[in-house]
Amino acid sequence: MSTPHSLFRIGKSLVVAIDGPSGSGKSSVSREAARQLHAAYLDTGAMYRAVTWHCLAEGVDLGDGAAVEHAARTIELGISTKPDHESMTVGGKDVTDAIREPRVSEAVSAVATTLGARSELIRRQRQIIADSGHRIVAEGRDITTVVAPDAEVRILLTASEAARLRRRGDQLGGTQTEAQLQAQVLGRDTKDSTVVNFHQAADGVVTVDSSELDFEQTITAVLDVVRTVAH
Ligand SMILES: Nc1ncnc2c1ncn2[C@@H]1O[C@H](COP(=O)(O)OP(=O)(O)O)[C@@H](O)[C@H]1O
Ligand SMILES: Nc1ccn([C@H]2C[C@H](O)[C@@H](COP(=O)(O)OP(=O)(O)O)O2)c(=O)n1
Repeated sequence: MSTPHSLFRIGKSLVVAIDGPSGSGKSSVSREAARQLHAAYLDTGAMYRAVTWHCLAEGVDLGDGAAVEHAARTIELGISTKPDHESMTVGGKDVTDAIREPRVSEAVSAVATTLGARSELIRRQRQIIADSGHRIVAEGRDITTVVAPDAEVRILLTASEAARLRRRGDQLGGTQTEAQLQAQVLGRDTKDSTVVNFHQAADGVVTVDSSELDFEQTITAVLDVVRTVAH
């Protein structure tokens, strides 16, 4: 029987693409939405971070586009798509926590702005979406526009600069100065914006502004869009 909630049925194909700037809530909101939708979850930013971690560990010059592209093409990346199990490996080494360190956050835009590395990661991301049986919530900066423009649901998750800085500061346990947070959140977005637009919604993409919403309200808003947009 078809019910208003039939989209939540396990196994039905449903790709939900979510983009937005740093600290808007993409990862945490997408992970919880995936749980509630019984879908896989893909954090594409973790893949850019993993390539960055590898380059820092191996002394690959992040200013050398060919070397960064070569790294992206050749490293073995293992990413969990289970919403309840966060895991990232590079060449079998567990880097789940290491890729979140500020030194990676500060360097990751060099990988994100290397077009050859992007095309390789986009290829891998499309494969992961296919491997999920097209039942996945995938989030990043270019999922609604480049990686999965044909997704059933496409959302731009935004929040004011003040909210994003406050959330990232709280998330990092108050360890970062205001200047460090500005560099990690706003400075990084400025650099990343040179290769991909995640500030304005493309045609057909629904904007959810979480500035005045708490976490639960944001989940509700996202799932309401899923119910409304997907058929
Ligand atoms: N609507 C919200 N209200 C308050 N805090 C939120 C909200 N959405 C996310 N957060 C918190 O903000 C922090 C940053 O969220 P995160 O999902 O890492 O953002 P992004 O992936 O966009 O960088 C996390 O600690 C998260 O729990
Ligand atoms: N689809 C994507 C995902 C992330 N990126 C880039 C942009 C970011 O600087 C880095 C890290 O992304 P991540 O989502 O982990 O960053 P935040 O948690 O939002 O701060 O990767 C991208 O260019 N395209």
